[in-house]
This record gives sequence, structure tokens and C-alpha cells, in this order.
Amino acid sequence: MEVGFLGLGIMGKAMSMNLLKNGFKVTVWNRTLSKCNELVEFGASIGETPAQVVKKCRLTIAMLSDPAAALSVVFDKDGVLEQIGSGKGYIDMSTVDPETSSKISQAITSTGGAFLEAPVSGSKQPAETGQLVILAAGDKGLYEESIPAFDVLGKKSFFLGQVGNGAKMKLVVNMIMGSMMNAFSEGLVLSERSGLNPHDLLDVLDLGAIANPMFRGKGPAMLKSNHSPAFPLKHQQKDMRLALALGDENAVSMPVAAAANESFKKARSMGLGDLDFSAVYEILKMTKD
Ligand SMILES: NC(=O)C1=CN([C@@H]2O[C@H](COP(=O)(O)OP(=O)(O)OC[C@H]3O[C@@H](n4cnc5c(N)ncnc54)[C@H](OP(=O)(O)O)[C@@H]3O)[C@@H](O)[C@H]2O)C=CC1
Ligand SMILES: O=CC(=O)O
Repeated sequence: MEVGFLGLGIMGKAMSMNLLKNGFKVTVWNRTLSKCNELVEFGASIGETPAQVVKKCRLTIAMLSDPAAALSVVFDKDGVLEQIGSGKGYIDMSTVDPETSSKISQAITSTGGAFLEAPVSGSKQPAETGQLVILAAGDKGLYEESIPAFDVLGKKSFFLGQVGNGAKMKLVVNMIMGSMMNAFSEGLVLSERSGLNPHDLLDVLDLGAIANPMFRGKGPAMLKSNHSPAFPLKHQQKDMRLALALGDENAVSMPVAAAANESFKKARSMGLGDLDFSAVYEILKMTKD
């Protein structure tokens, strides 16, 4: 099966590599084209523009940073829209808001092309090992056609109905995750400041009802101030912002998420945006009497 892949950041590189290792022919494009070279060593072809990739491939996947990037790759010169049409499918796996996804869907479907949004839950390591959770919505036929690729990329795929539902589900999940990371960071700081050993806190948490892979996986590195990026903090803050907008639209009060967003914004303003989202711990640690 031949697929196009647009966007070779932390996630896109791991996902396209996985497709190559599992026998897919992959044509890649990235805004910074030099990032394609590593994939070529594993058998990928390069497309010079998004339009060239779509022209060559029946299915094209995108994994881009945010709504502005997702829109630019579709609507700008040499973009997806120039070559998409009947018989071709476009799958956007970036985390964006439902409005962005709907705008892209309308443009693609008006040409006769098929569109699926399919954001993912799971970070760098699940992307490398094909253990993502795929939250798809949109064209059911394209979803079914994409299952062989989704089976390589993920451990489970959900089809959630109309375009927008995948984006909403992803934003709800990441809103919860961002709030949890703040509560966890506050707990680590409180344990240290009150004279406890925070490593003991990690052990206690891991044996109780709120044990989870995020605390287990990130806790020890956080205590060493190691925030090597798996999920960049700037993307987590983008997701909090988009989730809060979804809350506004639906008149849902979310004071916990709003407070977490403020912490992520503060961390960004201090230059921590490219670190892992666990770096929010550093700004909570700085707060003194
Ligand atoms: N990392 C993670 O753990 C997870 C991330 N996600 C989501 O997946 C998406 C990608 O995340 P991740 O790989 O971590 O992000 P990265 O920041 O590592 O990569 C972002 C990608 O978007 C491209 N890009 C940015 N702006 C533009 C633009 N204006 N035009 C074209 N391309 C652009 C970048 O190109 P260039 O190389 O040229 O900068 C790069 O390929 C995000 O929506 C994120 O929220 C979802 C689940 C987990
Ligand atoms: O979006 C990030 C994730 O870990 O999922």
C-alpha cells in the first residue's frame, strides 16, 4: 500500500518510520525538507511539496503542529487542495479544533476527495511502537480503507462519527492530561517542601487508585529535571487553549483546566515550550513564599 506522509516532527517521523518498517511504500514531505533524508535511508521517497505527495498517493496522512500548520498545508500554494480529488483520501492526524477540521473537510470533499480526521492519543514511544489510540471521524469508507495503516500505527482505532468528534475527543482527553500533570507537579513540589522524599511519593502513588503510566513514566525523570521532549509543552498548551474554547462554546465551567492552562502559558513565556510538558513542574518549583 502506498501512502503519503506530511509532517516529520516527533510524531510524524516515528509514524512514517513504522509504516516503512511494516512494508508500506511511503512518500514524505516536511516543511524543513532536510528532515526527510533520514526516512529515505529506510526506503521513503520524497515529495517536494504537499501537492506533489497527494498527486502521487491515493492516501495522504498529515501530522502537523497546530491549526495554522494544518490549514497552511492544505490551502496554501502547492498545498493538498491543488491535487486532491475524486479517488483520493486525506487523513489529518494532527491535534486541532473541530472548526479547523471541518474547514479542511469541506474543502477536500468539495473537490470529490474523501476526508478523515484521526488525532491520536499516545506520545513519542507509542508512536514508535505502533501503540497509539486513533480517534477517527469523517468518511467511513476512508476509515475502512485506512485500517491496514491504522493497525500498524495504533493498538486501537475508534470511529466516532461526523467530522469534529475526533478533534473533540482528543481535546477532552488532553485537557484531562494537562490538568493531571499540573496536579502531579504540585504534589511533587509539596512533598519535597514539606520534608518528604518525593521518590517515596512516586512509590505510594504507583500502588494506589490513581496509579497511571504518565506518573510512572515521567515522575523519575521530572525529579532529575529531565524534560527531554516527547510531547512538547507548547503543544499541550495549544490543546488546553482549544479545549477551553470548546468549554466556552458549550458553557462548561472548567476552572481546573483554566488554572492548568495558566501554568503552561507561564512555562511557555519562560522559554520552556520546546521541552516536554512535564517542564511545567519547573515553574511550580520556582514558586516560593
Ligand atoms: N508529541 C506527542 O506526544 C503528541 C503530539 N500530538 C499532536 O501531533 C501533532 C504533531 O506533534 P509533534 O510531532 O510532537 O510536533 P513537532 O513540533 O515535533 O512537529 C511539528 C510538525 O509540524 C510542522 N509544521 C509546523 N508548522 C508548520 C507550517 N506552518 N507549515 C507546515 N508544517 C509545519 C513541522 O515542520 P518543521 O520540521 O519544518 O518545523 C513538523 O513537521 C501536534 O498536533 C500534537 O499536538 C498528538 C499526540 C502525541
Ligand atoms: O497528545 C499527547 C498525548 O500524549 O496523547
